[in-house]
Amino acid sequence: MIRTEGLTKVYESKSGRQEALQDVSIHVDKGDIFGIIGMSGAGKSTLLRLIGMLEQPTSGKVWIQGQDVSMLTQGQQKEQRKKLGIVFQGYNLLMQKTVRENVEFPLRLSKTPRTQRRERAQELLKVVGLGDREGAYPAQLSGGQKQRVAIARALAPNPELLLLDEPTSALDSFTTASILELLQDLNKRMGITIVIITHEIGVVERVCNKTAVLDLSRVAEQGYTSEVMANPRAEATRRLLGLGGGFHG
Ligand SMILES: Nc1ncnc2c1ncn2[C@@H]1O[C@H](COP(=O)(O)OP(=O)(O)OP(=O)(O)O)[C@@H](O)[C@H]1O
Repeated sequence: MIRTEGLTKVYESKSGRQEALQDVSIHVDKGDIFGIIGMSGAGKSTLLRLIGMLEQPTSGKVWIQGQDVSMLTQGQQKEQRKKLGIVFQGYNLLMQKTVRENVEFPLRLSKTPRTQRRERAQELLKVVGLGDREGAYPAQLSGGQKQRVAIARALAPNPELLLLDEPTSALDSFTTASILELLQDLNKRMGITIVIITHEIGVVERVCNKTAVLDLSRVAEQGYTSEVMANPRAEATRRLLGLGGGFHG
């Protein structure tokens, strides 16, 4: 479904050279809930942006459904991007629009007829448990409800792959559990492949069948979550699990 090979991203600026990602190779299969976990600054969001074709790598490759995306023109990348639903940190909702209008938004952009997009938005709001809040504005919602709207909006174009950047970092433990349940349900019922970026070990332990641990821009280890957690080989994983190992840097 997604494969990256030797993915490297270097940012050059006046203040110097920043290697955000170095030689990252991961493999996500169809149907996975794949966790990318690491401390702040490890390179998680950069990896998500490269997979989402929002930025180009300095070197290395990304394949989505067997397609090397670096070989695509900008227009083709745009088409390919429609197969991805991306949920950014901070929800990015349109505050002047209602919940339903927010979910309809990507369908407006793709010129879906009005009745159809309204029906799709209503159906998705039911799926995420907000069927009764379609007329509300984002400011009237809790953090967990905003996250549900952002997920419904990402699902509107019917993507096969959902990428989420820190979907629960701003939420309390009860709301986190309900969002994770929703993601599991979407994965099971709709067969959507999910990639979750997080710094919370509990999130990967709870829902991710596979995990890649990022540390200092590199993959420290990856594999089935149960195996990685039961037998952590990398110091970064041990640290995330609270098993000691100390800080570096
Ligand atoms: N546009 C950019 N220009 C320069 N440096 C950047 C840019 N984006 C990210 N970086 C740097 O690359 C490194 C990785 O950043 P990234 O945001 O991918 O980490 P992260 O693991 O997602 O962190 P966090 O959990 O804090 O969001 C950091 O050192 C960051 O400062």
